[in-house]
Amino acid sequence: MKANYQNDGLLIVVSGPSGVGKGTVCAALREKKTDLTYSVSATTRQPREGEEHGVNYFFETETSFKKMIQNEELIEWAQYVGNYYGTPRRFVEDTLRSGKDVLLEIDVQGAQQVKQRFSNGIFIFLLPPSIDDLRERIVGRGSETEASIHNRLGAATDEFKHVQYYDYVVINDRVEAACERIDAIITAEHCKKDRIVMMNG
Ligand SMILES: Nc1nc2c(ncn2[C@@H]2O[C@H](COP(=O)(O)OP(=O)(O)O)[C@@H](O)[C@H]2O)c(=O)[nH]1
Ligand SMILES: Nc1ncnc2c1ncn2[C@@H]1O[C@H](COP(=O)(O)OP(=O)(O)O)[C@@H](O)[C@H]1O
Repeated sequence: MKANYQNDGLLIVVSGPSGVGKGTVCAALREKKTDLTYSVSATTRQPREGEEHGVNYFFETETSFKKMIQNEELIEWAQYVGNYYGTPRRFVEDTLRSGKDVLLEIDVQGAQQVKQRFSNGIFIFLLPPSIDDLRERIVGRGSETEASIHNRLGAATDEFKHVQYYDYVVINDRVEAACERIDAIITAEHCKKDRIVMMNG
């Protein structure tokens, strides 16, 4: 799909290492900006306590996930710490075409694939104030085993190198501040788009 015909919504991609606060910041952003449509990802990982199918994720078996890949039902997919994650294509494309902005909260491998297909997307890299803060957040969340914490921190070191491919870096020092920065980016990008629409007459 060629993104950003003049009336299309903006595709906003928030990425960054596990535990940086993507879920927390995006939840605050969605509350603040109710006009933003969140894309629910598919995954093969087990649901955590309180997570619901179709709300947090579409929880799939490995077989059904692989079928989605084969049928090209995913814009992008990645394997992350032993599980598959992917973005359903139809929902994102239909929502953008209807003029609404779509928010993707995905890992850096997925963001890279989206960038190749949606060059006009807005790519935001969320950074922790420090690596110690990142470790504290992953441990503090209490959802991971010792091995999973180790793997996530190992993956983060590689993920930081991807910053160069992003349009913006946002430091998640305080949730509210990070949320305001992303809100400001979206506002600025809309102004940029309005300028293009005006110039094209
Ligand atoms: N590529 C890709 N990554 C995703 C998708 N959905 C979630 N992720 C990322 O997969 C990683 C692991 O997610 P999850 O198991 O929910 O753990 P958490 O984000 O660390 O709480 C995180 O970096 C998510 O942002 C998706 O659709 N595609
Ligand atoms: N700005 C912040 N300051 C302190 N703790 C935070 C902040 N943002 C998120 N957290 C905490 O860090 C942990 C990881 O956040 P989460 O949103 O699950 O990260 P991600 O989705 O990137 O894996 C959670 O316990 C969350 O409450």
